[in-house]
Amino acid sequence: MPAEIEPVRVKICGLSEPDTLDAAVAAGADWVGFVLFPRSPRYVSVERAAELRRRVPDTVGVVALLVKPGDAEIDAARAALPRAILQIYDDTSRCMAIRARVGAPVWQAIGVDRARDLPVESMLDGLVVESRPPAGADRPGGNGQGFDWRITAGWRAPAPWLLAGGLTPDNVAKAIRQSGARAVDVSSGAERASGQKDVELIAAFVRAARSAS
Ligand SMILES: O=C(O)c1ccccc1N[C@@H]1O[C@H](COP(=O)(O)O)[C@@H](O)[C@H]1O
Repeated sequence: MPAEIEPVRVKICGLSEPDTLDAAVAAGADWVGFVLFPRSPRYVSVERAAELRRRVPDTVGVVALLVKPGDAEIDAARAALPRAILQIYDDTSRCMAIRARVGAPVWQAIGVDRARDLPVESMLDGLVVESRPPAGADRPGGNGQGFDWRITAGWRAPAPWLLAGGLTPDNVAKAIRQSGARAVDVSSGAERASGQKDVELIAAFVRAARSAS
């Protein structure tokens, strides 16, 4: 009997409104993400994130995205989103220190543009592999920019990982096939304008990702 192939898992990030959050859950997203980084067009305060997360059933993971956070920021995020995975933009030692301090799962976001940027070891719970930000960008992710997905095809990933950066309903199936990813993450590609998620694009993204399984 051939082993069953698990469907590709999907994270919809940067949700900030109840209707699009509900649409992500209804479409079958595995994780929903809240951006706690003030310079992002998807920024939500911890108070708003706490309110929104009440709409998320226990079967769907919650991800809190933080950029170079201090301990106070981490504590505020944990208080607002107690069962959240922390998606952190910082170096490995800081990610490990956060994990040790709070005991929550930590995903490290890693910007890549060639195979040698891919880590060969990691003690973290997950890696979000995405493009490096364009020159002059004021945020390290969420820029709608992709990279050559073929670079991850032969990679022996040291931890579970998600492919991110520039994914859309139109390109995600190809990205999955070329990269070998079994989990994908989208923000800009499910928006009709910067920071404005769209219920149709969210549903189309989840459908397209699953069709590549
Ligand atoms: O979404 C943001 O604004 C953001 C801000 C700071 C760091 C990361 C951010 N988003 C994450 O970036 C990737 C790729 O996003 P996109 O699909 O290319 O827009 C994804 O993990 C987002 O969660």
